[in-house]
Amino acid sequence: MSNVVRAAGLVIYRQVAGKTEYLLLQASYPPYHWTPPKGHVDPGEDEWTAALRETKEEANLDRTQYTVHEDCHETLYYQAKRKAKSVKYWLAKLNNPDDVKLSHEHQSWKWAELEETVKTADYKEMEDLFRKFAAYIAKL
Ligand SMILES: Nc1ncnc2c1ncn2[C@H]1C[C@H](O)[C@@H](COP(=O)(O)OP(=O)(O)OP(=O)(O)O)O1
Ligand SMILES: [Mg+2]
Repeated sequence: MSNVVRAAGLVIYRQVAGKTEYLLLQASYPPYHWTPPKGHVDPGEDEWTAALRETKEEANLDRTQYTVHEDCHETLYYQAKRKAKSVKYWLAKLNNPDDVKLSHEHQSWKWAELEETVKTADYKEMEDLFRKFAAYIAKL
């Protein structure tokens, strides 16, 4: 489906004091929605490369700072700006609870446990994705 706008990102989580928290970034433009770090796949780029690049650009986290669960991934499909869009997310664990530095595309970030995460992210498919990834983490 070449008419689909493709994007990719990483659902980053950290474990602190027995709690699992997910990283959400808030867009600096309407509707000021919250998502994991992600963005458009560049021409000639694959989703994996885009997911890592966007995580660096948006959250200033590089490949040495997290461990990707390569077998845990999910693709969301939705309409964005009247175009069909796909977003492939992999699950990745932050190795150390480092500080996250924001890109100009975002105005805020937070670490939140599952229930707050799904309330904040606010889209049904996103909620399903987080619950699936949380179940994966629970079995590790
Ligand atoms: N899971 C979702 N389901 C439905 N709509 C969503 C979802 N996530 C975001 N949206 C909405 C919010 C915006 O109005 C629009 C585009 O948001 P989004 O896909 O996050 O792209 P974006 O252009 O803001 O950033 P990016 O460049 O990181 O892909 O779609
Ligand atoms: Mg983005």
